[in-house]
Amino acid sequence: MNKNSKKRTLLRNARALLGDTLTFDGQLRDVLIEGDRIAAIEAVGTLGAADQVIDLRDHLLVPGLVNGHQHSHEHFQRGRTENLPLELWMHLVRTRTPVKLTPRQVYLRTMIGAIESLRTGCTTLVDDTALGAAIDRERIDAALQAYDDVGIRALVGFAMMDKPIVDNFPFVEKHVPAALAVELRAASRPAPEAQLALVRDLARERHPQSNRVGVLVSASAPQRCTEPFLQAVRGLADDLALPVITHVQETRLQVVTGQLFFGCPMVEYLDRIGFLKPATSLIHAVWLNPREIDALARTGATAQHNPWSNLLLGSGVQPVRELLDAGVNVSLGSDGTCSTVTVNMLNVLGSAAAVSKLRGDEHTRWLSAHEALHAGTLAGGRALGFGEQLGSVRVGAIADLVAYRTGTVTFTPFNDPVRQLVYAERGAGLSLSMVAGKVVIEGGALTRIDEAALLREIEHDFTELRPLYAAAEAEMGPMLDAVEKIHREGLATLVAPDTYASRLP
Ligand SMILES: Nc1nc2[nH]cnc2c(=O)[nH]1
Repeated sequence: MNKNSKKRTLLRNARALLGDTLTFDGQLRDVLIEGDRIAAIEAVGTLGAADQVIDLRDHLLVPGLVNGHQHSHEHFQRGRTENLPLELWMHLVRTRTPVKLTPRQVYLRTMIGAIESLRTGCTTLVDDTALGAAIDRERIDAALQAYDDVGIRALVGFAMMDKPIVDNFPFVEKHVPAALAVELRAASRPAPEAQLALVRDLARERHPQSNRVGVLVSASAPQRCTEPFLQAVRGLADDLALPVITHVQETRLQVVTGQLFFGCPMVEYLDRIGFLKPATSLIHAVWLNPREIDALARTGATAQHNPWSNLLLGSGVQPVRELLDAGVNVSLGSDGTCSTVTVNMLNVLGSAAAVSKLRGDEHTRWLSAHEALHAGTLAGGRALGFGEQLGSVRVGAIADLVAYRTGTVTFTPFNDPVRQLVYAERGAGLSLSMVAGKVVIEGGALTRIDEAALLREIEHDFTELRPLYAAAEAEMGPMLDAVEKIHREGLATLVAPDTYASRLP
């Protein structure tokens, strides 16, 4: 290969879900990758020589999945909680005395999510990671390095906020003991300007349009930020042309919070302050009224569906059909492993299609496997500012592709590749993953890291870390008692939940 020419990889004998419509016609084709793009899709044997040839006979070639939302800081807490609603659960993730990790441990922790993602067909993830008490560049760089090394496409945000956590809730004066509230308000946290400067600095080297591992702008949630801070966050994203994410109206308590803090539901508030724009994802967006759905459609913002998280935290069911009917872009996310236990996006796709059938809608309005796959590919790319460039097997698109073996029980007999992928395949049959034209899984094995050695190192470190996590969680007792009361008061306060499209089944 000449130094200036782009590497050419030929995927031979591929049967693919093609184009923006994910169409399967059963034809064998050759797919040529040049650099980071799909250069040609032609009849077998008609494309010229390549630097690397991979035979995909008996495979299904599909676009890599886009996970619009995970939290790498949760990976060491995978499976530590169950049967807690969001507000209570979150206080076990955000302990008052966080476990201090070495940069190497941050690297390993980040790797866990990246490896599971790649192994389950995801090629792009958004990591909304927590800054903690102070901005620590060494640890942030360690997380970015993990994504650099493993080969996945990652957009990393820093869950920015400028309000103390205790003030993210209504009814605080009533339920949080005064001394505890004072202590929580006094806890150190990064200055708002420093948070914005961090993203600005990193974006110079790591803009996601030109870097496989990039940054995006994350405002943790409207109730966790002051209005001037949200305006500054929006301005930063506009200046740098970065995508934006924020958690919005995941629970019924958050609907009450919106009414008490802003005098209206939160999406209406975000619309009023000009926060809603294209490439802006409202994560969860479970509790939406029709005006909010219209606002999302009008502004081109994305509603990001996290069905598996919403199920495990008992948050509710996003009104996906109403959103799609209104023309809103709906993408998918897994959320973090402390609540969801897995970032497997195939599981998220299956959950999205399955849970839609529980909402009591007429069956023709249920979400199909095909619609779930669209949400987990092209719609995910659009939500992150890639337009139509990411999430399809099409000439000119970014070469983020995966292939599953079809000679497996999952695909036998081979009746409907999309339904069998979405409802049955969970990653065991994944044999190839390519990100930006580079092979990161081949023959089912990660090509760029020693996975077994990394996992051994994590288990070894965990002998020391496990009791530290248990101690940090145990310290949360008084705050959990207070939040339990806030949660119950929120449920009792919400007036007329039936006006929401997001009714529980
Ligand atoms: N599910 C969920 N996870 C989070 N992690 C940090 N903030 C949030 C949130 O608002 N919801």
